[in-house]
Amino acid sequence: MSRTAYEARGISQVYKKGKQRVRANDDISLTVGEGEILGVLGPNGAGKSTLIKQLVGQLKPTEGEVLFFGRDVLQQTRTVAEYVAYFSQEPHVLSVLRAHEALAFTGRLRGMDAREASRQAHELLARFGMADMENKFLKQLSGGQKRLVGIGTALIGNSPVLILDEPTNELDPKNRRLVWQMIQEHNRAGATVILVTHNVLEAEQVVDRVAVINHGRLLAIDSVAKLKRQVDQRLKFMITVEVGRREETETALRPWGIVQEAGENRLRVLVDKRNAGELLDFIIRHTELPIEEYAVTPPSLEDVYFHIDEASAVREAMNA
Ligand SMILES: Nc1ncnc2c1ncn2[C@@H]1O[C@H](COP(=O)(O)OP(=O)(O)OP(=O)(O)O)[C@@H](O)[C@H]1O
Repeated sequence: MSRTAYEARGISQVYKKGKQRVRANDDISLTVGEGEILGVLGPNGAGKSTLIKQLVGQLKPTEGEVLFFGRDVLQQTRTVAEYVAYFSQEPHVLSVLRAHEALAFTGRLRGMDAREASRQAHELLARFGMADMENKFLKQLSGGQKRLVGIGTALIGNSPVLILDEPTNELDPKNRRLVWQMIQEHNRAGATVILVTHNVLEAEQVVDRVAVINHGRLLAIDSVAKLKRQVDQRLKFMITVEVGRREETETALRPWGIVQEAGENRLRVLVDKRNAGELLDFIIRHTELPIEEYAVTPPSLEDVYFHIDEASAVREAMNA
């Protein structure tokens, strides 16, 4: 059986903004097994980065504790620095360096000898298609290129634990695929990975388990397959409507199930499989509805995430 890499025990975080208090995390408990890839999902402001900062020991939880291989993370900052490679959302601290220098320097900080650090830095930049940018200062690179170098700083030296806060943001589809692939390679080599992402559809292919967070609370944590079972009695209708006529369509479809906005002129409807035929019939018969396109598919992890979030919002409203 694998060891527990991380254990969060009832952690909460209250930020003080002048007289205001923001409860960013609220009584989160979870474990992450050694060698697993855990995805952390949730909307903006849900508390994901706060959790990550607690895991790397950058933030002391207001309540609760975080254990890293059984010991309080805050009591072993040197061990954590040695074993955990962290890619944060904050701007690059190494921006005064050139791309190759930034990577090699990070490798040296991780205890690599100069030759090996330099070799891996060349290799990573070549893999990112940035071999000709090795001597460019980070501040001269595009947003996506800077992010790739940032991901390189997390990957160099093959740390046993990778913690990545939105690693694929700002990347084009080809680079996103490359980064997911590299994360998987590190995991296959034994690394434990915790990553925050908004790319739910892509994450689904890579993560072992998913933690869904909103309003600072852990709403669910389970394998993708088990979470999907929560919605496997449903089908998803993705509906594109004429621009400006989303709201009236939303009202017409509401009796059929959970209707959510999925873009300016798109709606997502999760419908019980038993009622899907009737809904299809309704759409076909009501030609006055401003529906331009529709597609029916099984729900994805993204839909599970919306479903969990919706269910918790309903529970909260009932308890209010
Ligand atoms: N240093 C801080 N001081 C005060 N409030 C903060 C601070 N950092 C975060 N918050 C607040 O705590 C809550 C959670 O923020 P957090 O950055 O953890 O969310 P997130 O899920 O990572 O969001 P995003 O997806 O937008 O990055 C938000 O309401 C945010 O405004």
